[in-house]
Amino acid sequence: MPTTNDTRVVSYSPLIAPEDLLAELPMGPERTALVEEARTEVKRVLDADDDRLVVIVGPCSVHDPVSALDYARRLKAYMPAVDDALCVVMRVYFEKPRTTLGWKGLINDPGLNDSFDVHRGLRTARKLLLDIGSLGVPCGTEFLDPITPQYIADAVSWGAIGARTTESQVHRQLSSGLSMPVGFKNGTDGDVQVAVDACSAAGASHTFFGVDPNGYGAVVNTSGNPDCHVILRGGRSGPNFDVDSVNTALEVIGNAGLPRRLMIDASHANSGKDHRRQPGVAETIGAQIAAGQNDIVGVMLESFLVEGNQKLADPTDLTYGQSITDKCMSWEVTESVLADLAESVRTRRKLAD
Ligand SMILES: O=C[C@H](O)[C@H](O)COP(=O)(O)O
Ligand SMILES: C=C(OP(=O)(O)O)C(=O)O
Repeated sequence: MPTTNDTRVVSYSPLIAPEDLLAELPMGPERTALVEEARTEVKRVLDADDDRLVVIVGPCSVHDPVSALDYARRLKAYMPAVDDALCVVMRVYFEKPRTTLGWKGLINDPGLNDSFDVHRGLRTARKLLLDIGSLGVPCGTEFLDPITPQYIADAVSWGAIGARTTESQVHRQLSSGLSMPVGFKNGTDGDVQVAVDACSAAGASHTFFGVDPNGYGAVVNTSGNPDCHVILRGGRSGPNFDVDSVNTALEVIGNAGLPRRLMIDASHANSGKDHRRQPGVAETIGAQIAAGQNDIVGVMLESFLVEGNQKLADPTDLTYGQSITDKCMSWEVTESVLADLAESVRTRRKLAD
């Protein structure tokens, strides 16, 4: 029989129910306490109840859980040196929004070879979040697919919506129901208004379609997420981490009736995707903080064990600890950037005393 339905769908295959994966890889009380505490700490910084700086730091993407866990161990060992000034959350990104085509992240293709074993991807991602949580390191991630959060969000302390999806109603609705603070990137063209609009939209309650913990299609009703903020990441119009851009963005945020606060991404269009420029960007942000700028509440850094990036060709022949997406700072450089940011916060604190 001719049909007008699914003419371009090649196949469907069943997907594990979220509650089954959660039962297979449970959070347990200690990791739950860590996530609750980290979410509260981030919220306190966003609300200016804590004068520290949230720092989201880690690889552009996770492609190998072993090297990501290795990175988490180094971060954990370093955290005591800065935790009086920085509220550190590791970037643990499993979903990559692509400009056109490319590897879409560990959940979509954990084999890095177009085999798209999404069940292995979901298991590996959740297991890694649990392993990093067991070290006592809070995790942050980008939410891209609207169904994925059901499988991992309970282990996530901070969430991001990327520049390519900030304007999407689907992602704003999703964020309205997420249990953690969420940052919205400005658009790829540099438009900050879309991120401000996203915070307003996500702050409201919504009714939309999703899946429930059993994996059934469901009508989802949310209460709204008041813990959203803008992330300045630069754009085609240029970088936006300088004093003027920050002040302009804060004005737009204030005009929308939102709390005057923002995070700055030292990577992406703010560094021209050149990891060697991230320390300079962080230094400029640090100078604003040290001069008393209280509305910068967070910084994002792309960092891995080995600097730069590598092409994904043969997945069995990759440099350990080096990004297969955007270029990252090395761990050694990251340590000094974190130390400098912490010093800027301490200076700001002294000014306020
Ligand atoms: O952070 C990662 C990338 O900047 C983003 O996913 C877009 O990547 P692409 O332009 O290489 O597709
Ligand atoms: C994709 C990312 O950034 P952006 O959305 O700013 O391009 C990212 O932070 O990984």
